[in-house]
Amino acid sequence: MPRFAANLSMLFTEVDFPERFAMARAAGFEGVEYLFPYAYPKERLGQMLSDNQLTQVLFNLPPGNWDAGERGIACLPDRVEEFQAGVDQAIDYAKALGCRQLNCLAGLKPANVSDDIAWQTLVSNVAWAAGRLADEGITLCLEAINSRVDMPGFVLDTSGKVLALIEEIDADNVRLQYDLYHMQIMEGDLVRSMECLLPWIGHIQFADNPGRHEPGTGEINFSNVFAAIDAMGYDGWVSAEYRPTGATGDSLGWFPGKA
Ligand SMILES: O=C(O)C(=O)[C@@H](O)CO
Ligand SMILES: [Mg+2]
Repeated sequence: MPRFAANLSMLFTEVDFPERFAMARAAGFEGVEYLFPYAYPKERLGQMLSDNQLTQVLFNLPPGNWDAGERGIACLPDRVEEFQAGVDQAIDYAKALGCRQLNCLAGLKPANVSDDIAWQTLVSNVAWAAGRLADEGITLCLEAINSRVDMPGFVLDTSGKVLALIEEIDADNVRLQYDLYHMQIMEGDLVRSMECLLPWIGHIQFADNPGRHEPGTGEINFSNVFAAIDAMGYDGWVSAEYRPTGATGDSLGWFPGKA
């Protein structure tokens, strides 16, 4: 089976964030990810990881003002300085936590910015970030997020757009973050798509659709999809990024490592 990780921004939310590490470990996970580490000192997060023998799989670059609705600033021409400072902050945390992958949220395109300017800004920011991360041996992931349900206006909403960006940047450490939930909404044909995209996929996440809940609550045949991910030779992490319909422990029927 794939190497499964738990997304602590969505799983185990029945307890406060610091307690979720131990809950994940007790459930049988060896890797965790979450949206952002920046509200906590890196030393404290490092301690929670080591206390629970967990690997930090991934987190996101600073997204701008998340609470105000921003979903990344990489495509915003007037925020380049802030973007670059965010990359440096993320690298600082990643090095302290032993995290080898960071996700760059492309952002929502403002109405007063043209498609072309947003794209050129994204290309130049991602190229700059890739260079900084390469110096540290860190991979930069770019997630395609659905613009039909969850994030209208998100600039990178298809795997094709992410691949076009990866091609334009042409750096070995830039990879596609393939989230089965978003891709089921935007593209479908999940197994065949992953087989085609495999050389560019750096990270996989999942939730069922519709609802973004645990496997078995929607239309995706997860036992077949997980078997196919194994069969195609993907050896990265596969992170559970869903909202459990009840207690997290009761949502883990799909997880072979379940304690
Ligand atoms: O929403 C998702 O999907 C994610 O992976 C988050 O990291 C936010 O982009
Ligand atoms: Mg995701």
